[in-house]
Amino acid sequence: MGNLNKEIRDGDHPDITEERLKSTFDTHKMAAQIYNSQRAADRRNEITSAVLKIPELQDIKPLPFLSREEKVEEAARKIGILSEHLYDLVNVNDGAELYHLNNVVIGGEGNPLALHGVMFIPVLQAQATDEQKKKWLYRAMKREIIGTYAQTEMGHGSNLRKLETTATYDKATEEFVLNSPTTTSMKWWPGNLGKSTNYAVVVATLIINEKDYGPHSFMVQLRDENTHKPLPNIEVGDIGPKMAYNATDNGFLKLNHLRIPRTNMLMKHVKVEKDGTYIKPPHAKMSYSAMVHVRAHMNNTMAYFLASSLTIAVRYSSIRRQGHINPKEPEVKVLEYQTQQHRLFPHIARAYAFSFAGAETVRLYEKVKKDMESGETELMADLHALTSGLKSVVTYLTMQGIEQARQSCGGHGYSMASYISEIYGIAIGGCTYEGENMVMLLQLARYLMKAAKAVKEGKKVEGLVGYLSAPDNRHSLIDRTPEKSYDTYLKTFEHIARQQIFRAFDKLEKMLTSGLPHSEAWNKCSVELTRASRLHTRLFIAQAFARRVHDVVDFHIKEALDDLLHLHLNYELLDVASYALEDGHLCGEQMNFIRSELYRSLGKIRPNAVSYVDAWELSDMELRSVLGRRDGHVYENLYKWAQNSSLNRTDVLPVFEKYLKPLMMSARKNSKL
Ligand SMILES: CC(C)(COP(=O)(O)OP(=O)(O)OC[C@H]1O[C@@H](n2cnc3c(N)ncnc32)[C@H](O)[C@@H]1OP(=O)(O)O)[C@@H](O)C(=O)NCCC(=O)NCCSC(=O)CCCC(=O)O
Ligand SMILES: Cc1cc2nc3c(=O)[nH]c(=O)nc-3n(C[C@H](O)[C@H](O)[C@H](O)COP(=O)(O)OP(=O)(O)OC[C@H]3O[C@@H](n4cnc5c(N)ncnc54)[C@H](O)[C@@H]3O)c2cc1C
Repeated sequence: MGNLNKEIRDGDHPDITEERLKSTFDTHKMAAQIYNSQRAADRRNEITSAVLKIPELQDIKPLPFLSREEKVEEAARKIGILSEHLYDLVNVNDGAELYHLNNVVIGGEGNPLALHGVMFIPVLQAQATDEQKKKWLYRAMKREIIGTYAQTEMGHGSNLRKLETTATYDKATEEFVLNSPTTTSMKWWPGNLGKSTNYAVVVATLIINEKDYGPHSFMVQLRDENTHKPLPNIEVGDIGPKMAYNATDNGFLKLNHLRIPRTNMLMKHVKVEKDGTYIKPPHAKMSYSAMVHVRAHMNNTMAYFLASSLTIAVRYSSIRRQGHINPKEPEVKVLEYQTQQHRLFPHIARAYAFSFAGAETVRLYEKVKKDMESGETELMADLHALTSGLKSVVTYLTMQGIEQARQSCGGHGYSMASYISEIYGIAIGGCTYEGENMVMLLQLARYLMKAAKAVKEGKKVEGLVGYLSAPDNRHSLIDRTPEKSYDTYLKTFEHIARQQIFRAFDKLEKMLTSGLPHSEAWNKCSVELTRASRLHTRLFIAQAFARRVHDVVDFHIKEALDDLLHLHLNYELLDVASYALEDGHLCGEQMNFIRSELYRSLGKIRPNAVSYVDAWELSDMELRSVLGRRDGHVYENLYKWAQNSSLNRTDVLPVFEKYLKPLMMSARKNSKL
């Protein structure tokens, strides 16, 4: 039998090998849990190995040393080479394989086809008629054309109903006239709109006979297919550098009375007839499908970003020695400090939890997508509520986890050699894009308030909110039942979410009864409402984690996941415990129990810490981090990495003669006077 941790190699830093030898589970079998099948986990490694054999696909130098222009060019160069090898490397119909290939070869900073795959193709798949698919989708899939999703404007992103771009139907010519009437109506932010794409699905307010029908999707050709020059009546460009994600050309677009054929409106579910008759879709929000597509997949991308940062931080913490626990013994690995464990391990548990919650969400999404094809829309509201809450909670907690990972690496965490700051910058975009987090929490709150109302009216609610009408214990049974049971924890989470949902509901009702208009009352309750949404979502995440552990068959994997789940439940409960203390559901004694279980959990996780992150099987090529190197040889490589700095090309920089020398000379002259 070989080593359980599959990352062990000769020549690795002994401190990291020591960690890996302690593993109680097979890291590749754990990868099968993370990536949802053994086959998917195998394929990731096969793809990585194949990529490593193609020299042109390697980074020309560490990405932090490239300028923005070089980053854009480098990503495009790799896309070109990848296209030649694509069919040998991956199954192009498998989104997970494509995602992995992108992460290994190009990384998270973006590429000219980022939005093409993430939104342009999905929106055509969901909203184009068969005829339109023939015209654009198949060409897009073959990459004959490159597209994006242009919805957000300079003045409006969250409130879609106030988009200023208009698509006015002209019955005489059977065309739509697309227009950006003001500066604020310019499309602003769409990924790859600036320089890479030649087509876009543009979301504009549909006007027929002066009547406003709200946001609809239109196919617009932006650039000549051969020269790539913008077509007449179109102004398009890059919006400039961002916090991170700078290999992507997020762009602006101004349309000046641009005429497009009637048949360029995406009409699978909604129609405008030649004579201007409007035929409604089966569900008013069907055209929002591309956003729901991304939101449904965000749990997994966030889990990936979080796991990447933790892989870097935990590996580094196992070779970084500083200070003593026992003064008579050598300096310890910083991973021995309880504070370091407390800083990192709960986030490892979250990364796993997000991945498991993500798998359930994608399953529901696939079902709804299939239903929608046949006009069935019943589950759309559930999916919208679930994905709205998850995208908000998961992006926010990921942000916290990545920042803790950075701080846990001390000074070197602040260097781009750790690469954590880039991962952070890319990940936190998710708090904003696909619906600003507060806005999306309030969307979920609408759904929760409806459910609460139904319960108050004596109706039984089911599914994701079923717990609202389930019996509740006045006091939590944590520490009060003989057997160790997650059920008592989950029931406590249920209680907390239920109480907060009804608290927000009662507050809202009271204001409404006092005569306040609904929108004002809603605004005055909105902090309470977002709290309710967060607690509901965190309950779902904990439940999804428990469901997965329950389903695992392999004993050692189950045991290792069980340890993580135990940590998760205790840590998360402490984080939200004030809600349960408020109404006496938990008492001080139980809080002590939860805290001591948490500390016990940290000790239990400790020997497997490196293996838990290794199980994500993130190669050095995709991590792009000196601190996170698989072999643990950080210090000599930090020194090598710094040699890339262009400041080191000469011993004396021109600024010395220009500014520093005169400054020092004049200071010396003055001191002689
Ligand atoms: C906030 C909302 C959802 C509000 O929708 P609205 O139509 O303006 O408001 P309303 O008429 O009051 O409707 C609310 C009602 O519509 C329902 N609803 C909303 N969306 C959906 C859905 N997808 N499925 C099913 N139902 C949906 C809501 O549940 C509400 O229902 P209710 O009235 O409570 O029964 C919308 O404006 C919105 O989605 N805003 C966020 C904009 C956004 O996400 N933009 C993303 C741009 S693309 C991007 O960022 C790409 C980045 C990707 C990358 O770089 O990787
Ligand atoms: C990296 C990145 C990539 C992007 N890619 C694309 C893309 O490809 N295509 C595209 O079309 N767009 C894209 N966007 C735009 C993005 O979708 C929007 O920025 C996002 O939806 C937020 O909208 P906003 O900018 O209007 O924020 P605002 O709504 O102006 O938010 C500002 C503040 O107002 C608050 N607020 C707004 N409305 C409400 C409300 N009703 N209740 C309570 N609070 C509220 C928010 O919570 C926030 O605190 C991208 C953005 C980023 C950062």
